[in-house]
Amino acid sequence: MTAQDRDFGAADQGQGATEEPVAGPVSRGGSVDRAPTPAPEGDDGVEEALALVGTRPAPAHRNHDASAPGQEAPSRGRHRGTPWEEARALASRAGRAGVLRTRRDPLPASLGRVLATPLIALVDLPSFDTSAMDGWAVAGPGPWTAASGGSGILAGREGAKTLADGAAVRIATGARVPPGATAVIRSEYARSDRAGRLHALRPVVHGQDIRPRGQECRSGDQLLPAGTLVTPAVLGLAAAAGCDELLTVVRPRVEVLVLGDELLTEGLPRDGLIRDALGPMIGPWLRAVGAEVTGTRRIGDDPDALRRAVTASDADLVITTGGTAAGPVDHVHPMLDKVGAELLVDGVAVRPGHPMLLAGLAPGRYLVGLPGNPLAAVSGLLTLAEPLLRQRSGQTTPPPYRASLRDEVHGHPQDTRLVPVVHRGDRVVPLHFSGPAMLRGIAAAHGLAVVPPGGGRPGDELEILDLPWPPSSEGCFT
Ligand SMILES: Nc1nc2c(c(=O)[nH]1)N[C@H]1C(S)=C(S)[C@@H](COP(=O)(O)OP(=O)(O)OC[C@H]3O[C@@H](n4cnc5c(N)ncnc54)[C@H](O)[C@@H]3O)O[C@H]1N2
Ligand code: MOO
Repeated sequence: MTAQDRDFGAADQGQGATEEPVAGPVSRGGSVDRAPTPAPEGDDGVEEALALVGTRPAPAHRNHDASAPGQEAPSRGRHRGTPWEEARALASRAGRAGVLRTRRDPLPASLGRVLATPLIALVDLPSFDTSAMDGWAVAGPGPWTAASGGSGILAGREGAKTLADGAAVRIATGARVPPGATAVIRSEYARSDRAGRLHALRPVVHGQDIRPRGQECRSGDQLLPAGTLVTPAVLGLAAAAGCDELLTVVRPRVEVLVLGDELLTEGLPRDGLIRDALGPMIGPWLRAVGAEVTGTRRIGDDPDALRRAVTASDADLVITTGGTAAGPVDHVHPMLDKVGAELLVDGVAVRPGHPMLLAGLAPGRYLVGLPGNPLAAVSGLLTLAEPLLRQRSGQTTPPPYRASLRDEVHGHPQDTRLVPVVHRGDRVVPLHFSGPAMLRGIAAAHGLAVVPPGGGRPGDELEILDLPWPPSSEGCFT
């Protein structure tokens, strides 16, 4: 098994969830300087987000100004961040940079990776004219003289002799149809008379119940394009088509660094400490989008430990959680500055998650900074990490799809919003509990609706970001 470098161009929501729309009128337009209306958290976070408008960190597409921990760079607070679509496109482009590693493995080991080259049939399928039923192979019009005795032609046996016109021979499903045979008659539609002659009980059509050689494909046909995810069905098709091994793209290696001194890894939240919700979530989520997660490490709010972890990492992508804003212990920007990283995206015009960032660490190596608020981290994962990893793991990008809103949903005045939704019939329903610090909505969701500035009204068609697992995915993670 060698790794080689290669150039390679509405189901159940769960208990307690609510599918009521976000309450309140659709906000369209409006000034960013407007004083926010206080709202209970758990409404939808728009008010919370509005309060933060105009406090953006440093501009996108520029190296971040050096600043000591706790000090804001002079440019922070004015820039609105990279538009959401542009941020995704940038992340996607970053994922396309460089060379993809590929490996050739036996079929079972290829499951879950992505085809590096098209799947080509090595044989015709079927590779011989095959009986589709248990019954009789017959030649020409009946009645036929039936060969007596024996079990006839069985699957997997040597080819039978040519069938003379007017003759019939027993044949099993999957057996090779003898030369000269013009049809197969199912056993239940045939009757033998005392003289040993076979009669059809229904009209016989030429070629009936024979699967002709090459019906599914010819040797050399492309069965699937490069970029296809190797599912159990792909393994089956590859085997049927004669393949023993597949060339797939090596999963990009990702290391997750969870920041924050306030995080507990077990037990009940207490004394201002909270449970780490991102450590258990980000790694499996990244695996589901095609990454190999080399580890999830908790490194507190120690700037030196953060710098050491980032410089020592050999991952294709380092993901940090928390510490992206400009608080006293938000060390991500200063660390990136110290290690000479290039900020490609520094804040995105999306809610939640606007402080998310993408930086280049070295050619082909990147860091995605996810904000600490859990739903904001999901937003960063879908906006920056997923498009990058999709490219880096050789996956084709599915065309965006849109669905019609059942209920009204708030918009942000200027920014895109990502709102957890469930499918109900041919519509999507925005979920409650979609504040930046909440996971209750997304845990019950089927996807996220991309809500343009100004919001959406019933019947509006919105782009939907799917979650990387089916709505009912029991057993999918084990
Ligand atoms: N003055 C400003 N303050 C903040 C702004 C701003 O623009 N100006 N943005 C806010 C937004 S929006 C977000 S999102 C957060 C992003 O903050 P950080 O990325 O620096 O994250 P932290 O401050 O470390 O944490 C934020 C929040 O999330 C909790 N957290 C962190 N990690 C985890 C975890 N693993 N599991 C569960 N919860 C976690 C943390 O305790 C905080 O409550 O900044 C706002 N502030
Ligand atoms: O409002 Mo912050 O971007 O997401 O949590």
